[in-house]
Formats: sequence, C-alpha cells, structure tokens
Amino acid sequence: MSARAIATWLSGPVLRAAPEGAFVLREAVLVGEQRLLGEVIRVARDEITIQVYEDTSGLRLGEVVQGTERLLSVRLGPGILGGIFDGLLRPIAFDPNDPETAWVQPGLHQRAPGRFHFRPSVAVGDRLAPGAVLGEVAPEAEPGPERDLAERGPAGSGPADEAEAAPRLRQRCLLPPDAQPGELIALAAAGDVLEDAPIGRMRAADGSEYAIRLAHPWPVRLPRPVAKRLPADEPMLTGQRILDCLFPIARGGTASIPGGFGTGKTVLLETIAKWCDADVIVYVGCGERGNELAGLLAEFLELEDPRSGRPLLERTVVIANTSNMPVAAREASIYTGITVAEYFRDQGLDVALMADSTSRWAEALREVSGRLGELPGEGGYPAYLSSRLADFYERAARVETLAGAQGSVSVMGAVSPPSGDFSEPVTNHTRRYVGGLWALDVRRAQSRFYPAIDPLSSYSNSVQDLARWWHREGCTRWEALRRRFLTLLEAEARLERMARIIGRDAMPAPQRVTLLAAQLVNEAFLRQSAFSAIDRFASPQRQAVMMRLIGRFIEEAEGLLERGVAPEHLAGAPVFRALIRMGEEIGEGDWERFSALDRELTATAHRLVEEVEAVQAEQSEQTEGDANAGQGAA
Ligand SMILES: Nc1ncnc2c1ncn2[C@@H]1O[C@H](COP(=O)(O)OP(=O)(O)OP(=O)(O)O)[C@@H](O)[C@H]1O
Repeated sequence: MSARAIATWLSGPVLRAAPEGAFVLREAVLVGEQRLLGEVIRVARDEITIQVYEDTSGLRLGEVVQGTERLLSVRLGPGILGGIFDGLLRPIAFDPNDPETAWVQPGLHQRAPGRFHFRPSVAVGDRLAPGAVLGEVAPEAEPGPERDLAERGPAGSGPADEAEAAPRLRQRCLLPPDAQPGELIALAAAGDVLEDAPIGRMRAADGSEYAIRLAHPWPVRLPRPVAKRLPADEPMLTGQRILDCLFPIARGGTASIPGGFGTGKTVLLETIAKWCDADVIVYVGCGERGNELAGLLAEFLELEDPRSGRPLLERTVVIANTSNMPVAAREASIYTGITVAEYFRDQGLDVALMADSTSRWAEALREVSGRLGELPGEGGYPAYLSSRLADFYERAARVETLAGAQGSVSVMGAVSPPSGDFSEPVTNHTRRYVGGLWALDVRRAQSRFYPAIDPLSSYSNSVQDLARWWHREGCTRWEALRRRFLTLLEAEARLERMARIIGRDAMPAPQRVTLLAAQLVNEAFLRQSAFSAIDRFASPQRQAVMMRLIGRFIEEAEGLLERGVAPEHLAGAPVFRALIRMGEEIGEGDWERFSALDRELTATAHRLVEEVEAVQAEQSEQTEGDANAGQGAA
C-alpha cells in the first residue's frame, strides 16, 4: 500500500505534509483531488516536502498527498518521436492553423499509447540481458521501407537536394535497462501493437516472470546505464562555420551559449537543431516566452529535414515549458529532456539536445529554494546550483550501449545572464562543466553580425581530438588554419584600437595586411546568416574549401607585401569582393566556382606583381634616365 500524507503548509509550488506511512526521497506523488503530479524533495521524520509540477492555485491545506512508490518517471516509447510535450512528457496541444491551439497549451493528460508495427529480431528461448534489442518499430501508418539509422549517410553530407524523401527512420525496441536478465519465453509475431500492450514475456533467473512492452517507464533523475563511455573523437557537425571550424564540439560533448538579451541564442539553437548531423533532436524550451516557442513549433512543422527530405519534426522531440507554465516544471523539463535523449542514444543513435534556457531552470531552483527557506548562495541561487548543472551536463556522452551499439547525447544549453554579465553564477558554474563555450557578443549582435559568437572569448576543449577527424576527411591543414584565423582575430582586436587612434592608412603595411586578412575571416567565414537560403548550412567539405581559400588569400597577401604590393591593391581587386561574398553566393557542391575563385586569386596576384614590377621598372628607368641626364649635363 502506498503511503499518504496531509498537506500542512503551502507556498506556490512547494508544500509540506504530515506523512502517514513511509515516503522515499524523489518519490512521485499525486496531490489533492486533481491528482497534481509532485515529487518528494525532502524527507524528515514527521514531515515531507513536495515540489508540485503543476498549477497549484486551487490547492488547500488538508489536501491528501498520495504516494506512488516509484520515483518521478516518464514513459519512454516509440510514440515520443515527433511529439511536442510538456516537462512531464504529456502532449501539448499545438496546431498553428487552429486558433484554439495556436498558443502552446500545457499538457494535462498522459500520452495515449500509439500503435506501431513491431518486427522482432529475437526468438523465444533467447537469453537476453538488460538493454537488449528486441526488434524494430515503425509507425503503423507507414509500414513501408524505413531507414535504418545505423545505415545513415556520411557525416554532415548536407542537405538532400534530391526531391524524393528518404524513408522514415526506424526505431528499436529494447529490454529496459533495469530489467532482470533471463530467457525470452513468449514473443509476439511481427505486426501492429499498442505501445503499452505486452509483446512478450521474460523469465528471470529466480523463476519470476514479467511482461515486456514497446514502452517502459524510467526515473528522470537517474542516468540510464551504459556498457562504457567512449572517447569523444568525432565532431558533432552543426553546419555553422564558426562552430565546426573554430569552436567544435564532439559527439557526446557539451557547449554552453551565454548571451545577453536578443543576442541570438534562440536563433542559434534553432539553426543547430535544423542542420546538425544528429539522428534525433531533443529541443527543451525551458521558461521561454510562449509566442517564441509557438513560432518555433510552427517552423518545425513546416521545415523539411535537410538530410531526408521528410518533415524535421518527425525526428524531433520538443519539450516545452513556457514562462506561463508552472515554474517548478522547468526542473522536470530539463531532466525529462535528457532522459528522452538517453532513451534514443540507447538505440544506437546520435542525439543532440538543446536547452533554451538553463537560466530559467536555475531561476526556478532559486524560487523553490527561497520558498523552502534555504540559505541563499551566490546571486540568491541555492548552494546546490553547481551540482545540479554538473549532473545535467555530465549525462552527455558518447557511449557503447548495453546492447553493444554506439550512441551519443550532445548537449547545448543557452544561458541568459542578466544584463549580459558573464560573471554571474549560472554562466560561471556552467563554464566549469562544458567542453565548449560559444559566447555571444552584444556588440556583434548590435552590428547585426550573426552568429554573434565572440571568437576571442569562446573556446573548445576538443580541438586536438577533432583535428584527426578533419585530417581523415582530407582537410589536413584544418588545425593550422584554425590557429591562423584565431591569431589574426586576436591581432585585429589589438590593431583596431591603434587604427582608431592613428587611422588605418597611417599604419605600417604589414599591419594593414593583418587587418585585411582578419576582415576576410570575419566577413567571408564567420558571418553566416541563419536565414540565407544558400549559406544557412555549410557542409564540412564546403567549410574546408572556404577555409583553404581564405588561407591561400592570406599567403598571397603576405607574399605580395614582400614583393611591394600594398594591401589596398588586393582589397580593391574584384577577387577580394568575390571571396567576401562566397558563402552567400557559392552553394553546396558548386566546387567548380570555388576552383574558379582560386584561379582568379592566383591570376590577380600575378597581375598585381606585374603591375608593381612595371611601375618599379618605369621608376628605375626614370631614375637611370635622370642620372644619365645629370652625368651628361656634368
Ligand atoms: N544566426 C543569425 N542569423 C541571422 N539573424 C539572426 C541570427 N541570430 C539572431 N538573429 C537576429 O537576432 C534576433 C534575436 O535573436 P534571438 O531571439 O535568438 O535572441 P535571444 O538571445 O534568444 O533573445 P532572448 O534574450 O530574448 O531570449 C532574431 O530575431 C534575428 O533577427
């Protein structure tokens, strides 16, 4: 019999209750007649404290709190993919064409079990370990050919311009990771089944039997077990040049995106969600404005998956907890998001999780902590803020699953520091747990330079590991060019100050070359509009070609300087303008135009040298003539 308790104190989403029976920490509870979902967050001898994840406005003292004898869990199953949920994985009503639901509506009911086509890959009599693959699952409506995700195309192969859509992706059904190992004693034949209906039976070593289903519950705060963690040595490609080439993260890596108001956090996360080379996208909208999220959902509904030609939403899970939804549920949405991501990872998939914004989650922690009367730490946040952030980011990894497949969860979290102050606690603590920092700069955003990532305060810890990948892909100079670009950008920051004082023209020629090269790196490479039809995505091949071309320009500019060509001559040449515009104008696969640009650069360099040599020859002829004339006169 589950325990019950009587509410004795209420404050917003937090309540205290006198227990009648034993509760355990993190147990899910149902509060009051409305059976609002809550979680036990503190257990004392004669009092339990509960955080309620739903609107508590109607609650009164004396309400009954019913224990459930299980930890706060979500039901994971194939029906999640393509869905839009609240923080507790209940479906959210959203249809942009229906004015009633065009606004994100909080979910009130549990997800109804979906019907799926199950094709077993094991047989009765097989001995199965936890996490074993039982078979494949496809949507009932579309039993046609599916795409096996293990057979996915080359990494970052870019948008599919072929008109025909690839088959829908195929999911796998697993024995839950906490199931008892044993023998499969019954199994349904291939056919359509409800997610919740038994598809077979297992007999454990102790003789006990249990049913297996397509869906299984999992406690959100408990990381799902894996066989082992693998080194993160493959990039998580985003299609954004500044990220993939200057501040890359690995599959299974983490990045934080701190940025002041309106600097482009949401657009950047959305762009990555659309173009990154993950199999499954989990997008957690945590405490963001409802209309912003509704806009994102409407866009996702329409968006075609560049990899398959199918709707992007089909391989996306959106977990939305807008600012008008109960504040405590932000915590649930973060843990639910990462649990869902791990569920797909365990099927041998690469998952990218975007959380926008972790600051709203931290604010929720602060609010709940305040109501609990806990001693406030830095910035009013609870002392455990740092460990909560660590718990979240540490669940990102590239792993070998229990079934022996490889999968990964990469996590990218936006941080919204008040007044853009990066020394505030959430930004500061997050920095300690992430492998990459993509710092958004207000000045860049104000000058509409997007993505507004500041190359001087951003970093990546994975450069050396990923350089080997670029090398294997044929871009052997990736690391050297990356270093060159960053050195130029640093030098530019120093020289700009001097240029403002004495004027650019008064600077020595080598410094003017540095400024010119840095201008090209910025304008041709780092600037990349999320809304440009051609440039919103760049494949690694296109990034490598552009990187090499800019590298060539820098070498030519330096070589020309030695031959006496002033940088202004190069800046005035049509090839410089063409290079600046190449991202906007030369699309994927148009390698011939890039080669033509390369040839034009060589031709321009020759022409400029010839011109200078002609002038120099003319000058020396003139000097000689003057000297002869002088001698004659003497
Ligand atoms: N990569 C980009 N390409 C083109 N435009 C961009 C890009 N990033 C941001 N913008 C422009 O900047 C505006 C603000 O961006 P966004 O809403 O993402 O900022 P934010 O940091 O999420 O804001 P908030 O602090 O309100 O959450 C966008 O509406 C868009 O016009």
